[in-house]
Amino acid sequence: MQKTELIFIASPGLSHLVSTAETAKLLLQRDERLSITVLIMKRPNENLTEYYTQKFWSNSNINSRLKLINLPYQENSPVSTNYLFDFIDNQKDPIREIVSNFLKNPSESKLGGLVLDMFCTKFIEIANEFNLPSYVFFTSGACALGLFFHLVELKYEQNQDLHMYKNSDVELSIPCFSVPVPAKVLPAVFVEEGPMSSIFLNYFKRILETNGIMVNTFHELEHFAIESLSNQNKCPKVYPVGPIMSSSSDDEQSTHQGYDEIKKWLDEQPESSVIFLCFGSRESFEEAQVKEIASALEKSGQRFLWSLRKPWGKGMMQIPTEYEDFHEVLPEEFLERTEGTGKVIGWAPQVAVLSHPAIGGFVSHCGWNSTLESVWFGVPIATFPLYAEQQLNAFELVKELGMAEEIRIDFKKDMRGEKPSEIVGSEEIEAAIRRLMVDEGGHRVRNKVKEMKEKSRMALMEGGSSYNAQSVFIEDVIMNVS
Ligand SMILES: O=c1ccn([C@@H]2O[C@H](COP(=O)(O)OP(=O)(O)O[C@H]3O[C@H](CO)[C@@H](O)[C@H](O)[C@H]3O)[C@@H](O)[C@H]2O)c(=O)[nH]1
Repeated sequence: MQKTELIFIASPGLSHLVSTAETAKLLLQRDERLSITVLIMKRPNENLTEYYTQKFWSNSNINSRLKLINLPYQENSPVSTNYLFDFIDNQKDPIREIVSNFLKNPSESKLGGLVLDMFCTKFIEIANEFNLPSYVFFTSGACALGLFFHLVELKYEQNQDLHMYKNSDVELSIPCFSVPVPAKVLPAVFVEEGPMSSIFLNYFKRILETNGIMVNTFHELEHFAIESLSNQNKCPKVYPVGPIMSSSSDDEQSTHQGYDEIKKWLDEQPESSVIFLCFGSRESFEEAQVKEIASALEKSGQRFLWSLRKPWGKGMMQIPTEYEDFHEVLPEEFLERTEGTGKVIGWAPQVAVLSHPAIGGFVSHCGWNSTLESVWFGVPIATFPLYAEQQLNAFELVKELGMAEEIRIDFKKDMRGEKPSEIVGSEEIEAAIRRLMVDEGGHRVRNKVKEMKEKSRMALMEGGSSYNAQSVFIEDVIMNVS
C-alpha cells in the first residue's frame, strides 16, 4: 500500500516540540496509510529537547513509519531581538533540500504536505514551490488563534496601530470570545513598540494561506471559539484534535532524575492536599518575587510542591538553570519551617506530578500545554501569567470558562529584561491559593475542572470529538494528495 508522508516542522523549544511530535505519533497510530517525518530544530545546549527526543524514540512502537531528523545547527547572532525567528528562518535551505530529496527519490510514500508550527509559516513557500499542501499544527488554543486572526484583521484590513492598546482600558469584541476582552490581556509583543509586533503578525497572517489548521484543543473545552473560527470565511478548515500532551508513561516517571523522591513525598500526602507551582519550560522569577511566593505559601498553610529555577536574563532562546542550593533565594529558614508540608524542586516531571492523587491545585503561568495537562488530570489552576499569550489563556480560563481562580490575569513580565517586573504581593497569591484549595467559593471551579477532565478523555476516545477531527484531517490529507 502506498503511504502518504507528512513532514512536520516543529519550532525550537520543548513546549512546541512535544505536542507536535506526540500528534505525529497519534496520527500514525490512527492510520496505517500515513508515514511521518518530524524535523527538529535545537541548539547544542538544549538538553531537555535531547532527552525528550531520545525518550520519544525509544518509547515509540511505530518506528518504521516515523522518522525524527535533527536539522543542522546554524549559528546566528544571539543578540538580535528576533534571534528566535532568524534561527528558524535560517533552516529554510536544509528543509528545502529534505523536501526536494524526498520528491527526487520516490519511495513507497507520496508526499502529502508540510505540517508547520505557528512560527514556521514562512516554509509555506517551500510547499508552494513544490506544489504541496501546507497545514499548521497550532500549539495553543482556539481562543488564542482567534485573537491572532483578529489582530491581523485590525492591523492589515482596518489599518489600526496596535500600539494604541498598550496600557489601554478599552475592551475589545473578539469573535472567538463570548465576553468582551480587555486590551490589557493582549500579548505584550503585539502592543509594544518595535519590530516584533509585525514579525509575529506576519507569522499568523500566513496561517490563513494554509489548507488547514490542527489545533491542540477539543470541542467541549472551546466550542464557542471553534465554531466562530469555522464560520469565518477566511479561516482555513480547523481540526480540534487535542488535548495532546507528553504521555505519562512509567518509563518517563522512572527516568526523570529525582522522581522517585518526589513520588515518595507525594505518596505521603493526603489526597488533593498539595498545591503544585510550576511556570513552564522557560520561566523563573527574580528573588523578590520568589520571596513573596514563599511567604504566601507559608501563610496559606497549604502543602506545596514548587518547581523553582534561576532567572535566565535577556534573550528569547535562554533556558533557566537549576539552583545548587535553594537557600540562596528563599527566605531564611523557609525550607526548615516548611519541612514535611512543602517541597522545593528544580525541573519537575509535571505530567507525572499532576497525575498524582495528592495534587489538588496548580499555580500556573497558563502556558497552553500546562493548561491542557491540568484539565486532563482535573487539577484546577490559580493563574499567574507571565508572557506570550498567557494573559489571554488566563482570561479565558477565569472569565470565559469559569475554570480557574485568579491570582492575576493581566500580569506581564518584561521579556526583554530591561526593566524590573512588578512584584505580585504575597496576600494576593495567598488569597487565590485558599480559594482554589479550601474555600467554599472555589467549589464551582473545582467541579467544573473535574467535569472537563471527563470530557477531555471522551474527546480522544473512539467516536469522540477530537478522534473524529483526527479522522477528518487524515482523510483530507489523503484526498488532497491523490
Ligand atoms: O518543570 C517543568 C516545567 C515544564 N514542564 C513541561 O513543559 C511544558 C511547558 O509548556 P507550556 O505550559 O505550554 O509552557 P511554555 O513552556 O511556557 O510554552 C510556550 O509555548 C506554549 C504553547 O504554544 C504557549 O502556550 C506558552 O505561552 C509559551 O510560553 C509542559 O508540557 C510541562 O509539563 C515540565 O515537565 N517540567
